[in-house]
Amino acid sequence: MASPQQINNLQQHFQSAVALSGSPNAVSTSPTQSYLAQRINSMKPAKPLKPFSTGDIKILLLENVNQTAIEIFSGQGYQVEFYKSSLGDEELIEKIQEVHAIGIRSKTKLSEKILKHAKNLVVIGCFCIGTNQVDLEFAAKSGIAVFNSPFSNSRSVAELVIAEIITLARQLGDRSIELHTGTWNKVSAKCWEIRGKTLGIVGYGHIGAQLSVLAESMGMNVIYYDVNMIMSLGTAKQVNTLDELLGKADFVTLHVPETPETANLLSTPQFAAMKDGSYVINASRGTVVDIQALVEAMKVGKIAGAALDVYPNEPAKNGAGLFSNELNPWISELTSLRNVILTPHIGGSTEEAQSAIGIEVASALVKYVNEGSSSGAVNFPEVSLRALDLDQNNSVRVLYVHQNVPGVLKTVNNVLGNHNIEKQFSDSRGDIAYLMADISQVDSADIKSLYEQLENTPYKIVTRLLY
Ligand SMILES: NC(=O)c1ccc[n+]([C@@H]2O[C@H](COP(=O)([O-])OP(=O)(O)OC[C@H]3O[C@@H](n4cnc5c(N)ncnc54)[C@H](O)[C@@H]3O)[C@@H](O)[C@H]2O)c1
Ligand SMILES: O=C(O)[C@H](O)COP(=O)(O)O
Repeated sequence: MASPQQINNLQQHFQSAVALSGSPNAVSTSPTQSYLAQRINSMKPAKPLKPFSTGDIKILLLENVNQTAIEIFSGQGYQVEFYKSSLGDEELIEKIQEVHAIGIRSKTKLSEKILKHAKNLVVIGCFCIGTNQVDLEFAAKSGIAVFNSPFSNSRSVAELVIAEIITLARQLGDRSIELHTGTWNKVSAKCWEIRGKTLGIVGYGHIGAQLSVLAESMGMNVIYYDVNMIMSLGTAKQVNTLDELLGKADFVTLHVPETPETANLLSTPQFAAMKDGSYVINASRGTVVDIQALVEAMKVGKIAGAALDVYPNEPAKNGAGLFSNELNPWISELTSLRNVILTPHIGGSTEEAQSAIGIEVASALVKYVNEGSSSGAVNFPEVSLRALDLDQNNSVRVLYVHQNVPGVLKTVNNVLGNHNIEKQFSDSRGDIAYLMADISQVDSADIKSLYEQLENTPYKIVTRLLY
């Protein structure tokens, strides 16, 4: 049976979880008796920085996010709703209104149109590298932190590209299709070793650099183009312009993010600048290559082969007939060409990558929800303080996201100054700023008023109290 102190703690925990919703009215909501009884029966001793009832946290996981993540969230007691595919806009809007956290991969578009319905959302986890599918600025302005996994699938992508370089050079795709359909076609014409050939890497970041090392170990010469000056690995050489790379490379492979600058980075003029009989590989984003222009360059024999893993309009789930002509008008011409490898966005789809991403992103989300730490966030100032023992000295951790304008900290510290401020840290990024403060000597009766005072400060975006 729970002691009165435990019941008191539980009520505080419940309020704190409600305070997470960001709604000032919600703080005064009292828990139902049945809810209390249920929670008390399952209550475990409070751990530091597990201040609210984690059982109240709802997380929506889409796109078959790895089991490792589900285990981490379930281990925290969060309510996990899991889907293998992404959701249509209508269903997504309905579900996102409820949840405190959402986990997605590259398909789910979290645009302003969707995010403006996310009234309780505090954090988004992209269980992948790319974050172009999320309106990062709108999320930040709404006080929603976004995390990703910056490199857990880099090796998987680099290995896929190595496989594709050899597959294209030896026309393996065509030979395999021929034999599957009963034709023995033993040829050596226009089949090459990759030793001594030049690989041109566009975008020398995590994936590009990893690929550089692998390609060089197989005897390729590596050149790369990047908008930034980047230290080369091995004997790879950075070139000054994309055109220079295109004129020298036998294989051109793209590893840049989706940005306005990378849209159609390879189009008609760039294919014309490439060596005759060279090859193109795109495992970055579908918008980076003008596929119709690629088709034309292949039809005239300028480009001898291509491997595409990503497309401008990708289906939201697995199945036949989803990769339609309507969305991808070049598809029938592309599939009729020889030496074209088409894969369904599987660059990062290995057991190793997915389980590592699951652990990495889920851990970041838990740290943000439970402790407020935004280390590693892609759209937020990175703020973190060492763990706080909430059971000591009536401590409260204040998490306060606000517009980055002069005078806010003065106002906030006027409120916090009524208590003992043990430590605080604040940082800004663009238009938003994030303050974390640990205060002690806070009477539990004062917590509601503390929350309301912070909520009523001008320029506030989101207030959370952990206690
Ligand atoms: N196919 C897949 O499954 C898969 C898996 C992982 C990542 N990706 C895609 O690959 C991209 C690259 O991943 P990464 O981890 O190497 O990213 P990264 O951020 O480590 O590296 C990207 C590099 O591109 C450079 N760059 C940016 N704009 C450029 C431009 N206009 N021209 C030349 N260089 C430019 C950057 O300076 C950076 O060095 C991701 O953004 C993601 O979209 C796809
Ligand atoms: O951005 C990424 O990491 C890749 O594009 C992989 O995306 P996925 O997790 O949706 O396969």
